[in-house]
Amino acid sequence: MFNNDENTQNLNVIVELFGSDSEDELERHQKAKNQNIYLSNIQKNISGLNIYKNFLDTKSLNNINFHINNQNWFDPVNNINQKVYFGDIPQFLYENLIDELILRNVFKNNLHISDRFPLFDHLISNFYAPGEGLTHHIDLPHKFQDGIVICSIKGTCEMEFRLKNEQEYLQVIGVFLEPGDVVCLTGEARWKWEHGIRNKTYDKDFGGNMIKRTERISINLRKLKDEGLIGPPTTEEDS
Ligand SMILES: O=C(O)CCC(=O)C(=O)O
Ligand SMILES: [Fe+2]
Repeated sequence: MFNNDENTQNLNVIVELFGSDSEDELERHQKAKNQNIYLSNIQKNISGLNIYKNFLDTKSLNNINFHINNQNWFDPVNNINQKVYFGDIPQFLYENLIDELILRNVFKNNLHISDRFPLFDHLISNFYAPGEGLTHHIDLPHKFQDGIVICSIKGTCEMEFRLKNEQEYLQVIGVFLEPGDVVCLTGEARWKWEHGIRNKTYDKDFGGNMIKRTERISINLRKLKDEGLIGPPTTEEDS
């Protein structure tokens, strides 16, 4: 039998070795708080931007990755790093992402978006090799309606949002994205702000840690304008 002092000492050793639940809890709580502050600052600055952290759970992410692999969407060795669908979007994406977007009504502040049917009829999925980025752009205004979703399926990156006038960039804001995060673009975030990903091998997360990039996959959902399929002639490649 230990006496009380010995008991306390032993407990302290165990806590030092393994950490206590309440410390973990405290750390998790603090991390979530920092993350919320980080996100609300960004969203305050970019009107129409809505970020849902960890929107998808591991099960949905695994399901989506499984189907993407199974259907061989990407073949980076042969430069096949994009998959596009017009009209019908694959069922597994309804089951693991789109139904949830509808259920949680991610466009609830925009009835003209949330009431439309189907919510999306255009899908681009991108594959990025580690370090690879995406040129800053505004999704083609003559082609796609308001209300765009970018969902990170695999890998992390910092997505940059830029607002510019004729001469200069007025604001540049980075958002660290992880698998399961959903970014909704409406209004100014969709029509006025560019988004893009720099070519780089590390990104800063919301806690200031440098995170090494691995392969990344994203799903991008949009709704074509009626005239979007014809549209004015453009020399730009559709992004
Ligand atoms: O891949 C991403 O995360 C964003 C892609 C994008 O912005 C686009 O395809 O228009
Ligand atoms: Fe885009």
